[in-house]
Amino acid sequence: MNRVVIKIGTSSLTDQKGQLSEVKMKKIVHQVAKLQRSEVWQPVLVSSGAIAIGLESLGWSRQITVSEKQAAAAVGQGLLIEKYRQLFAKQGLQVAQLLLTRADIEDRKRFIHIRNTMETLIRHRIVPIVNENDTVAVEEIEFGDNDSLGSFVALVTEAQRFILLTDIDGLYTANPHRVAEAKRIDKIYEITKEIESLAAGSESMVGTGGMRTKVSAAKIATHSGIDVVIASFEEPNVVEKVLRNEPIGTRFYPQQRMSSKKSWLAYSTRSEGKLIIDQGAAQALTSRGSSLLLAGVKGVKGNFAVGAVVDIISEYDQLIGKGMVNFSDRDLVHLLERQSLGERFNNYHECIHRDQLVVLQEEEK
Ligand SMILES: Nc1ncnc2c1ncn2[C@@H]1O[C@H](COP(=O)(O)OP(=O)(O)O)[C@@H](O)[C@H]1O
Ligand SMILES: N[C@@H](CCC(=O)OP(=O)(O)O)C(=O)O
Repeated sequence: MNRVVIKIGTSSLTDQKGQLSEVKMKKIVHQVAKLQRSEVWQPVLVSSGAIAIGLESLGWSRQITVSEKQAAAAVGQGLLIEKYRQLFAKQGLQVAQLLLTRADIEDRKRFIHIRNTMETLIRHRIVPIVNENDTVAVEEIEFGDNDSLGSFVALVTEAQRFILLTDIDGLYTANPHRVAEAKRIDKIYEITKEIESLAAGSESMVGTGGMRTKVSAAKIATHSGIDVVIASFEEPNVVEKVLRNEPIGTRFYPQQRMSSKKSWLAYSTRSEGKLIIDQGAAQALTSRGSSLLLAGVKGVKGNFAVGAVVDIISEYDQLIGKGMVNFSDRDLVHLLERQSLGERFNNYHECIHRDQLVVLQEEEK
């Protein structure tokens, strides 16, 4: 069966006062339940709304501290999932709550546990409902917005489609709330710097990130081979229409599909250092998919242990890729010194094996 991740923003779940709107929630629940019954698509929901609902329930304003926001999320998340539970139960479906942070996805073991849990839930026809674990998410470990979280959920679940439902029917040439003559872009084959520059932040009281985070989430997903659509929540039967490839919203076409491990390496991990490599090694990596041998390494930056993820950089400071390194920075420095004194190493001194390495086609660093 095919898998689809549907991300729904705060504005699509709340009314003008920031209160949870049962009418809006029913709309998404009906669509997800219908998909589940179709036996063609397995849906996974990424739902925002905890902070807005928590604030409303506590009677707090939006001018609050980080810990008050986290407290509001802790209150709101319970209310949100309870409402989902009730509405899905009426459709004969059970729901599961998954609260994640970036740190959970960066760690390979946790990533695999999340993947296995997702698989089990989906196999049992339980609807996974994911949100950021706002109560523990601080800057260093947070996604910061559910658009990014959604793209990682699409990677974890190896989804074919990723739909971002929001308060506007796609990406426009400029924010239409500011520029009246802005036009919607229907199809995007490649997310260039120019496309990225069209996307601005959120104008609403409740949204986080606006189109900026949606386009960057679309970039991660399309580069992992996932088809992405940004569409309006208000469009009747929007999910079904998107999956039938009706021309609504903005569709981002996928690039070549990467293996799940390589997608994880490319987009879920944080680099702890850098390896600077020569032209010959860059050529071997990009055109022959070779492993990175010590002979091609020119320099090392940062402090890292064996198994850490590092950026692979050209001598011209261009990002070539990322990989899991077989030596600590200290050992690499020793080996490079000995190499410079004429010692030759065989293939045993493979710095990064090709299965642990992903080439990234960045336009520029
Ligand atoms: N180029 C653009 N095209 C469309 N919308 C844009 C653009 N740039 C910024 N936006 C803003 O992005 C908003 C949607 O994002 P956001 O408020 O974060 O919603 P959500 O809560 O659904 O994530 C739109 O309402 C609009 O104000
Ligand atoms: N995790 C937060 C939502 C963060 C977020 O990205 O919100 P939105 O832009 O409305 O999708 C919450 O549940 O309130």
